[in-house]
Amino acid sequence: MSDRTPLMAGNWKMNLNHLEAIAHVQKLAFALADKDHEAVEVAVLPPFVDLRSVQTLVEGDKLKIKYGAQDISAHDSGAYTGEISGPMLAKLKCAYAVVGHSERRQYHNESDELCNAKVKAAFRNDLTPILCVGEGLDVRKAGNQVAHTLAQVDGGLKDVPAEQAETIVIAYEPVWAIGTGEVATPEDAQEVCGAIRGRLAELYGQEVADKVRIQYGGSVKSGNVAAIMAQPDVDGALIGGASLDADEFVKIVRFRDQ
Ligand SMILES: O=C[C@H](O)COP(=O)(O)O
Repeated sequence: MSDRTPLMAGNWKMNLNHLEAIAHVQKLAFALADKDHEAVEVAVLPPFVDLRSVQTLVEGDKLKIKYGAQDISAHDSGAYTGEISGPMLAKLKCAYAVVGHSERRQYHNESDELCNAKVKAAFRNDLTPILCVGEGLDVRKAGNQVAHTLAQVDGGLKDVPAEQAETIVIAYEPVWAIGTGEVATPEDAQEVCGAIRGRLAELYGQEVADKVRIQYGGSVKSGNVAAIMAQPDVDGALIGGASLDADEFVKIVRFRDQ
């Protein structure tokens, strides 16, 4: 039994304006309040424009909900139109910054090299990166999911020291399971999450590897979360669509009750 605290993080993607965000977080807070969820860390990852509203609510009502951004610039300031920097996110007291989500890799051509720079930008600004990795359908069909995903882990962590690496969150998200309703089997999730922990042990030693939280993401719902969370190397979930429904998200947070 690991002593890693599970992290359930809701990635809202490009959904919910700031008014909807306020209503959603209030609903979440209300639903979470009737029972302690100390043993599970809960986070939301809203669009950038919602972050200030979410911060105000979380701080004002002392909610036990963390929040973070869906992306971060590799640069801390300067002429980078449209980018949002680590210092800006830190000022909003974000806890997390997602790096290398497959939708950014796919639609914005984000490379492992850029992801590595973003991981370093997050650490430089005291934000915890959630580094997303995972294979597409063609890679899965060819049986190369482990090698493909470990190469992304290597690339994202290049020159990241052990004292930072031990605090990172890695999200294994097989691209073919994202938003498709095609959930990977618990064994599929464990195969790759276990291999990721193995690679972390090779890179940094077992003690560091044992501290890193590895999430699974891809069509996680209340009905499948318990089986996925029962896997020894799965320490939480990165939830897309189901996180937009507060009641469903809370059921996922309470996976032990499912
Ligand atoms: O970041 C979340 C993942 O892309 C999973 O999304 P999904 O739960 O809608 O499949």
